[in-house]
Amino acid sequence: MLKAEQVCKLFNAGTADEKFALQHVNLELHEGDFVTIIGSNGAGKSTLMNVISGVMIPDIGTIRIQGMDVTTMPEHVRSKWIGRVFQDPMAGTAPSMTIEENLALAFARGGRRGLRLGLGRRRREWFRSQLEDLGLGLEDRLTARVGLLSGGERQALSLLMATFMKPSLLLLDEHTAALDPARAEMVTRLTERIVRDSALTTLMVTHNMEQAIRLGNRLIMMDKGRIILDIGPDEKGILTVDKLLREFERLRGEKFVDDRVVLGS
Ligand SMILES: Nc1ncnc2c1ncn2[C@@H]1O[C@H](COP(=O)(O)OP(=O)(O)OP(=O)(O)O)[C@@H](O)[C@H]1O
Repeated sequence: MLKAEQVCKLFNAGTADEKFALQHVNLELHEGDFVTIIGSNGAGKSTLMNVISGVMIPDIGTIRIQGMDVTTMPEHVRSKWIGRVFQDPMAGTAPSMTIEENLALAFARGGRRGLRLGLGRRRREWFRSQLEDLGLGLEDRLTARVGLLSGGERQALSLLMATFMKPSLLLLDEHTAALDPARAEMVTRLTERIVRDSALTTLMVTHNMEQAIRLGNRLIMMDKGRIILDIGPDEKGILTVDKLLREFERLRGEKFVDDRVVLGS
């Protein structure tokens, strides 16, 4: 499904600030994989998401999605196959537009008809039923401006917009990190349900170790631009936060340092 081979990304080459954000990263995701990614600050997690989504082009290496080489393909072209939800609830939606206009835009991005055609009666009914599934009452607020929604509601809407056209690949970039614990849990539960129901191939960055262990069928740990640990379903089933921290420290020979890490409850 997704195949990244020998991907390297170097920032500020030849200066005192030179930084290898990705160093020969190889990663293969199969159809329906749900992979969580953890790693200390500056490990390269966001850069990996950026080269996969097309925000950045790697210096070396290739990225393939469903066998197609997308390494240098612009982000807006790739967005047909990739859904992404960011940490910032403001990032995934247009605040001055209504809920239904935002949904129509997401619908159009999936390669279907444009915005003008996107708001007929049947389409509106379909949007309403999709919103109903979120369980937040947003189906009664189709014409409300998105800027008026709470952070949790916006993030739930972003998740819906990123997934309702069934992307080949879903990228979740710490999408619950900016929410309070109750809303983060609500968005996490929605994520689990949507990914499971649509069998979406998913890559999720999180600083919450308990969440990284609980969700998905595979867990990847990054450090200094490399994947240093790749844990499959069997091993993941018996993993604990404690074991994960010990494994990280064994591999790295030093303590896990992450300013924002959440160990879980
Ligand atoms: N646009 C950029 N210009 C220069 N350096 C960058 C840029 N983007 C990332 N870096 C550097 O590359 C390294 C990897 O950054 P990245 O944001 O991918 O890490 P991360 O694992 O997502 O970290 P965090 O968990 O702290 O968000 C860091 O040292 C970062 O400072």
